[in-house]
Amino acid sequence: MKKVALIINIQAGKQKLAQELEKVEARLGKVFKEVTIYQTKQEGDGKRFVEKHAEEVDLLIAGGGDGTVFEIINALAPLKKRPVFAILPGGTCNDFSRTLGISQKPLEALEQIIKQKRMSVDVGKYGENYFLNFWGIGIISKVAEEMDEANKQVLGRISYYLNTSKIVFKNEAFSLKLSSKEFDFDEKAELLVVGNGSFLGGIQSFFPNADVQDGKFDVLIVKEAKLKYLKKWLEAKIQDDYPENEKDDDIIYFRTNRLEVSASPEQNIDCDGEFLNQTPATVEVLPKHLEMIYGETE
Ligand SMILES: Nc1ncnc2c1ncn2[C@@H]1O[C@H](COP(=O)(O)OP(=O)(O)OP(=O)(O)O)[C@@H](O)[C@H]1O
Repeated sequence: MKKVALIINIQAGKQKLAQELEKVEARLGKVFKEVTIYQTKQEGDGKRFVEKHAEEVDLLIAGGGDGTVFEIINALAPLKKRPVFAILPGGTCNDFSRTLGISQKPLEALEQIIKQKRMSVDVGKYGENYFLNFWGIGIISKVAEEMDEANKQVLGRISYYLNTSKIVFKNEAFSLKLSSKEFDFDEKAELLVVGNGSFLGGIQSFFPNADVQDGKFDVLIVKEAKLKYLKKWLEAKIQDDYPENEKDDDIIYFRTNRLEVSASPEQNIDCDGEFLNQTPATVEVLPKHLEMIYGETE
């Protein structure tokens, strides 16, 4: 690979990448022939850079948190010619980088990126939006909606779960209609999570064994959110306890590559931690749509 572009949001995650920027720049300059470093100043900058320049480079690196990665993959996924993509983690959770075994220490992650181990990964799509980690309605969207920014900065990912526990006790069920090849549902529910990656909120929750190359989502419907499920999510046991085809009264787990979802009242959609719009929605897998750099685990 010759041409590399790094889009970096140095404000992400309490400026985690800012102090390493010089080292990152020097190291990339040593290894690759042509390196462009682009620092974003505000939301939308990353998207514009991708639309203008991504097709010209061999490797595109997103440096920042999940918000930055989300913006960049949403500009990257619709392109015809997509460069290899890598994440230099710089936020609080960095969920997909964790799924790919990328170190959370920026300079270690950079060395993994330089090694260029690649794999093709599935990407989630609904409407014109793309996601790597998850798509969800119900409790999951309320967690993000009610997340106190000050709390998030201080407590990081723990605040995500503190918030979840608050919400489990006051969540209201909604009517959920879901159809897929594998499973249909038409009842009250409190949570629907459609997962691609295995990390959510910085830990391996909901779907610890998710496979990002299988062309399928892991889907979880929780009819009634109880504290025991929160404990399971924290212990990342859901998938083990509820394998395919085994149905529990309150919790349903299955896998599919496409599902249609509607809800009453309409529900806010949380997609990789971002709010975009409301149900109804069709969510589908784009199998092995992005070639990404992963970190080898010992
Ligand atoms: N220089 C910048 N200053 C402020 N906001 C930026 C800048 N560059 C990009 N953004 C926008 O800031 C938003 C949040 O970025 P990001 O998620 O990467 O950081 P974070 O919120 O600190 O990380 P995390 O979500 O993991 O906590 C994104 O929507 C991104 O487009």
